[in-house]
Amino acid sequence: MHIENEPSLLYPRDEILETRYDRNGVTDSASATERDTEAELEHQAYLREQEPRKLWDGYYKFDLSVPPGLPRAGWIAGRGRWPTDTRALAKANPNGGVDLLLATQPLPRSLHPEPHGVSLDGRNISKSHGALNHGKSTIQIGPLQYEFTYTNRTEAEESKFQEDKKDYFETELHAPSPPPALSVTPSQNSLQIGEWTFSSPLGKGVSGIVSAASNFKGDAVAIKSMVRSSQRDSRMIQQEVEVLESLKSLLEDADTDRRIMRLVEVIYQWGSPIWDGTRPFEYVWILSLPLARSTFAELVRRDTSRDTDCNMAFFQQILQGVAFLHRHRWMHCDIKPANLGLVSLNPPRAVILDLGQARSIPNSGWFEPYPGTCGTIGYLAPEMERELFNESVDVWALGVVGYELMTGSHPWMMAQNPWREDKEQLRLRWEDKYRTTMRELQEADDGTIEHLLTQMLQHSCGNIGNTNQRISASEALQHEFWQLSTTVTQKKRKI
Ligand SMILES: Nc1ncnc2c1ncn2[C@@H]1O[C@H](COP(=O)(O)OP(=O)(O)OP(=O)(O)O)[C@@H](O)[C@H]1O
Repeated sequence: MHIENEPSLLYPRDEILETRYDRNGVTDSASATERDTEAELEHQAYLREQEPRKLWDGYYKFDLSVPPGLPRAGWIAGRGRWPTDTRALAKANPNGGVDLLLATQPLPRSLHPEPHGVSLDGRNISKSHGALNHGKSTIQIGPLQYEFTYTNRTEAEESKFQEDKKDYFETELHAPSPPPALSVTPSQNSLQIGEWTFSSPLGKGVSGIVSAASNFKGDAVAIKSMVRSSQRDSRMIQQEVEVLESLKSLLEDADTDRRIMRLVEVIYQWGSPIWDGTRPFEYVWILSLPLARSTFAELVRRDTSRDTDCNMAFFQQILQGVAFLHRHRWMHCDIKPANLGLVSLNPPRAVILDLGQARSIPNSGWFEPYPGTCGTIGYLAPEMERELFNESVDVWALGVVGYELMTGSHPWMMAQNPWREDKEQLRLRWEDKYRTTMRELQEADDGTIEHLLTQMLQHSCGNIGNTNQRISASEALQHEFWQLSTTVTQKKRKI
């Protein structure tokens, strides 16, 4: 390959080949005296197409070391109908030649001038776009065929590539680089399920591994891979699927702000939702939207240069999601940083993930304690395993997350659950930590986040605090803090 001065045009390595198409079977019957009919014009165009022409043979390399001349447009292979200045790009001449344009974003329809038809792996994408999400893809443009292949990179090459990509996004596209796990680039031996190609795993929980996956249109989803190898696994998976299905229509109709993940599809490895036990194990894949770029766990881990306004915007959105669930008589039951996703940083968009443990609230409004069946140590409200409890356990858990967002550390993390019968010593230590934390928070004025958190972290166990005083999610959204913080943000913006 050699590269000339214009970096957007990558010329092939090999010599230009002169090729003559086979003209057999084409009859040159048009008479010079006849008027040009539409059919004849078409025929002449066809004959022109059959003229000897120069074909490029060789390969093109798309690489960050050779960035495109017009970064917003993307990489170009071919003679290039695309001029190098943006205004002219809009008026691109559709007959200037055949190119392959690897755009960084879908092109507007008016910029799809290819008259011959374009297909990707046999699918017509002339009027749309396609994602190169297989290790190898075939791109057909009229009579030309390209084979697109991803290079396998070593670990060192991969980390260099990720660094270069970050620089490229920041300097050329003025946007944050998408995290590697969200890239549609397939990993080596990527798994393909239906139309979805898996990329790298995003997170792991007790019940499954969640990966990003994309289809040929470039749509991205989260896929949770779960294995069932017993009736018990099968029941647990089925329970999660039923909850997600019940919430799906509710969310589609009502959750206009999209604060909660939603089910897209469930794929059973052998097609049946019923486990018949004839195979040693089977996969079940749960597809959901949106795909989060990271979670609150990362937000909490960030150093002290935390962007408080942004963190509070995320926190408020999650509170809205929780209030939505409670209004529709659902309780999440496992609120914690790893289950709260960040979809976008600017504008901030957060989403509640993992509804696997969500429960619908009974008419009585109360749940019986059933130790060890839901929630995560560190986020369990004290009453949860000892007394009748209600959906306000979500508010407690979110209060703990709010404290972590604010300070970067957990107020009372313990390896074991201090609320079990035999954990008296642990419980005393917990109560100590709780009192210290609350005293610290109560020093702040009304209308501050600290004040809001003290109201979210009320409880009645051990005669300290009072669950009845715990604020509900919708009351928390009305807290003075939000009014004041909006004013502060607006003032900041004006400056
Ligand atoms: N839509 C998504 N986008 C990005 N990451 C996700 C998404 N859904 C889940 N994850 C990540 O995958 C992790 C595991 O997913 P999930 O919580 O659904 O599994 P789980 O087995 O139920 O976990 P747990 O152990 O918390 O019960 C999450 O904690 C989160 O970090």
